[in-house]
Amino acid sequence: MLIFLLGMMGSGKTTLGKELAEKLGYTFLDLDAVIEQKENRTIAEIFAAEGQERFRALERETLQTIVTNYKQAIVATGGGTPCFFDNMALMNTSGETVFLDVSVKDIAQRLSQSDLSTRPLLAGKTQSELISFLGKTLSERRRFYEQARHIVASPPYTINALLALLPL
Ligand SMILES: Nc1ncnc2c1ncn2[C@@H]1O[C@H](COP(=O)(O)OP(=O)(O)OP(=O)(O)O)[C@@H](O)[C@H]1O
Ligand SMILES: O=C(O)C1=C[C@@H](O)[C@@H](O)[C@H](O)C1
Ligand SMILES: [Mg+2]
Repeated sequence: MLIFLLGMMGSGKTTLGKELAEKLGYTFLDLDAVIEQKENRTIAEIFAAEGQERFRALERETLQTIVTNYKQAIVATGGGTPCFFDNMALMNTSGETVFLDVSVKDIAQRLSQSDLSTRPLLAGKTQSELISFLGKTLSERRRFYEQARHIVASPPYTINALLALLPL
């Protein structure tokens, strides 16, 4: 089975995805990391050199490649992945989709303790700019994220909460 984790930057897709993959003995794939390996440059470099539009095309292409080549994996998607092309439909027809619905307050708190420069959409923002950007972005993205088959809506967003949702 393919399991796609969806949600905002900082919602815990990579962290929970790694743990879940280890627990289930599945391959773990981080879509951002797969793009970086394939392109041999960072997401920030791709955005800087070619802009977001090109990044979204690469993201779609890579998602399609993963769907074609893997039958059993946990895929941590990028924060924006569900919101471009028909990526949401592609993921819903290829496996299970799980939206990690973390509040803006919690996300902002986690992200303020991490390195924002690796996340080009957030780089250089003050804490209050970060909170207003995350609030606006989440409200625009929610209609895509909510197309996920499963939603983990309450903290602490543990592995066990995820496992309970999935038809394993
Ligand atoms: N359940 C959790 N509780 C508290 N902090 C967490 C939790 N999950 C992740 N974090 C912390 O939040 C930060 C972001 O987590 P992570 O990188 O897994 O998010 P992400 O969804 O993969 O983000 P991105 O879309 O930017 O790749 C990390 O510093 C991580 O340690
Ligand atoms: O939320 C977003 O649009 C993004 C999230 C990251 O995972 C990366 O895919 C990139 O920085 C864009
Ligand atoms: Mg991640």
